[in-house]
Order: sequence, then structure tokens, then C-alpha cells
Amino acid sequence: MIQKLVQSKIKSILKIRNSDSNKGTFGHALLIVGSKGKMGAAVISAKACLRSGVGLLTLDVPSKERAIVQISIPEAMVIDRKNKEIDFTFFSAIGIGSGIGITKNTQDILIQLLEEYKQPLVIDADALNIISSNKKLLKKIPKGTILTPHTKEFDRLFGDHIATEERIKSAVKKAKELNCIIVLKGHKTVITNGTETFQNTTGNAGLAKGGSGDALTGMITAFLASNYTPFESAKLGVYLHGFAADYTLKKQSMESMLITDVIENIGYSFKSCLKSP
Ligand SMILES: NC(=O)C1=CN([C@@H]2O[C@H](COP(=O)(O)OP(=O)(O)OC[C@H]3O[C@@H](n4cnc5c(N)ncnc54)[C@H](OP(=O)(O)O)[C@@H]3O)[C@@H](O)[C@H]2O)[C@@H](O)CC1
Ligand SMILES: Nc1ncnc2c1ncn2[C@@H]1O[C@H](COP(=O)(O)OP(=O)(O)O)[C@@H](O)[C@H]1O
Ligand SMILES: [Mg+2]
Repeated sequence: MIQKLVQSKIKSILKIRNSDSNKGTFGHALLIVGSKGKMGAAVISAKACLRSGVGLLTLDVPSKERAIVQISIPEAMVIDRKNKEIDFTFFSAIGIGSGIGITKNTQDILIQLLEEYKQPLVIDADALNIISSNKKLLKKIPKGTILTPHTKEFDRLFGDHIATEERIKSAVKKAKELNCIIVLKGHKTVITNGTETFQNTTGNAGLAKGGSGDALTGMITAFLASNYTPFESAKLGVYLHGFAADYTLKKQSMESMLITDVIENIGYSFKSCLKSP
């Protein structure tokens, strides 16, 4: 049975930020995102991550591109993509894939990460495509990892599907098999851990634009770093992302909406869910 992901469920998950908390309370996230020409994905995912409550954020980007993020997001720290000495285990949560491209370097980083990091990851976009072209990597995905494919990425990973219902059934089966969370993105995103399955009730076609998924990756990574469980993190990210997009319609149309407008409204999503009955 597919349950509707509604506001009361989100409210029951959201934790109130304690007044005596410090940045360490909300974890240190690492986002391995962006590449030459796709640094927008890095900036978008980082901003969305920071707007979702993470304590500290480090971005792993190609060294020639670091100025872009340092100038546009002073809150984030930056490390060099080529640095092989990175201790991944230092980070509370890691998101990888948005805008990274498929190169020898990004393939090596993903393989190194899957060898060294045994906690749940958030895997998106090109990192999913790297796994699709080297299916042996599926077995190395840490338990509880959140995979965030759109339809095409899902089919690259698990084979072609014609009907949506058939794809959802596969998502449930694969989530169980791989012991992970699958966020099957689309008009009505489906989130499953293989046992329970939810369909999102927020969001609109203003999100049908490049960068919307990159923002979602940043948000889910922030929740994971802040100690929400992987399933909770996926649900919070998907619902609040869509909710912020719906609120954006107060000022923008679906045509004019930018994902950066949506990110600016994440705060409203939190406020509204926390105060709802
Ligand atoms: N500013 C930046 O830096 C940006 C960077 N980005 C980065 O670029 C990389 C490539 O990512 P990508 O998703 O654009 O490429 P790809 O996997 O070929 O899929 C594209 C095609 O898939 C389809 N499709 C998608 N959703 C679907 C759905 N729900 N239902 C059905 N079909 C669906 C659709 O194809 P169509 O419907 O035309 O067949 C669509 O044209 C990645 O790393 C990403 O993070 C982007 O985020 C843009 C902003
Ligand atoms: N018509 C729509 N209605 C609601 N949400 C949508 C719609 N189209 C796209 N989205 C959402 O926007 C995001 C798109 O993700 P993705 O395709 O990975 O974008 P990108 O890679 O360009 O950042 C997903 O969260 C998806 O659910
Ligand atoms: Mg994407």
C-alpha cells in the first residue's frame, strides 16, 4: 500500500532546534558536487543544504572551480576534488553526484567512497549513472543509503519500465534487496525503504527545470547530517522541497520560478510544518 506523505507525518518527524544547541549538534555534511560548466549544481545543492539546518558544510569541487563556491556561498568550506587524502569517515553525512560528470576522476572518487565510508550516503545524478555503467558497485552501497533517481536514471540503474506502477514496484523490490531508500523523483515522487512506501503531496511543475533535483540532494544530505534517520531524511527533503515550491507560487508563476527562489522559501516550509496542528 502506498501512503500519502502529508504534513502531519512531517510534523511528527521534525525536531525542534534546542536553544542550547551548537553547530556540532547538526553535523558536518560533505557534498561532492559540480564540475566545469556544472558548478550551478554545486551552488544550488550547497545553498539548499545550508537552508535545511546543517551545522557545517564542506564542498568537494574541482580546484579550478573553487572560487565560484567560495564567492557565492561564504558559509561553506571547500576542499579540492583531486585530494586523495580526504578522510571521508570524518563527515556525518555525504551527498555525491549532482553535476559531477562521468570521468575517470569521479568514478575513482565514488569507488573510494564506497570502499571507505560505511554509513548511509545520498547518491544522485552522475554518481547513479556511474553505478549504472558498473553494476557491481550496487553491492557496495552502504546500508540505509538514499538513492535519488529521476525516471531515466532509475531505468538506467534497474532496466527499462513502461508504466509508472511497474517502476514503483521495482523501486520497492530494489530498496528491499539493496537495503536502501529509493526516492523515485517525478511529478509525485515516491519514497520507499522496501517495506513502507510514501507518495509525496507537495510540489508543482515549476520544479520541472534543471537544478531542482540538485537542491533536493542538498536538503536530504542536511537532514542526514543532523541525525535524522535515512528514511526520515528522504521524507523531510522531498516534502519540504515541494512545499517551498508551492509557496513560491505566491510570488512567481510555474514558468518564472527559479530553484533559487524555492531555496529562499525553505524557511517558510519549516515554519509552516512546525506550527501546523
Ligand atoms: N545548473 C547546473 O549545473 C545543472 C546541472 N545538472 C546536472 O547535469 C547532469 C545531468 O542531469 P540530467 O538529469 O539533466 O540528465 P539526464 O540523466 O540525461 O536526464 C535528463 C532527461 O531525463 C528525462 N527525465 C528526467 N526526469 C524525468 C521524469 N521525471 N520523467 C521522465 N523523464 C525524465 C528527460 O528526458 P526526456 O523526457 O526528454 O526523454 C530529461 O531530459 C546531472 O549531474 C545534474 O545534476 C542538471 O541538474 C541541470 C542543472
Ligand atoms: N511536474 C512536477 N511536479 C512536481 N515536482 C516535479 C515536477 N517535475 C520535476 N519535479 C521535481 O523536481 C526535481 C527534478 O529532479 P531532477 O530531474 O534530478 O533535476 P536536476 O537534475 O535538473 O536537478 C525532483 O525533485 C522532481 O520531483
Ligand atoms: Mg538530477
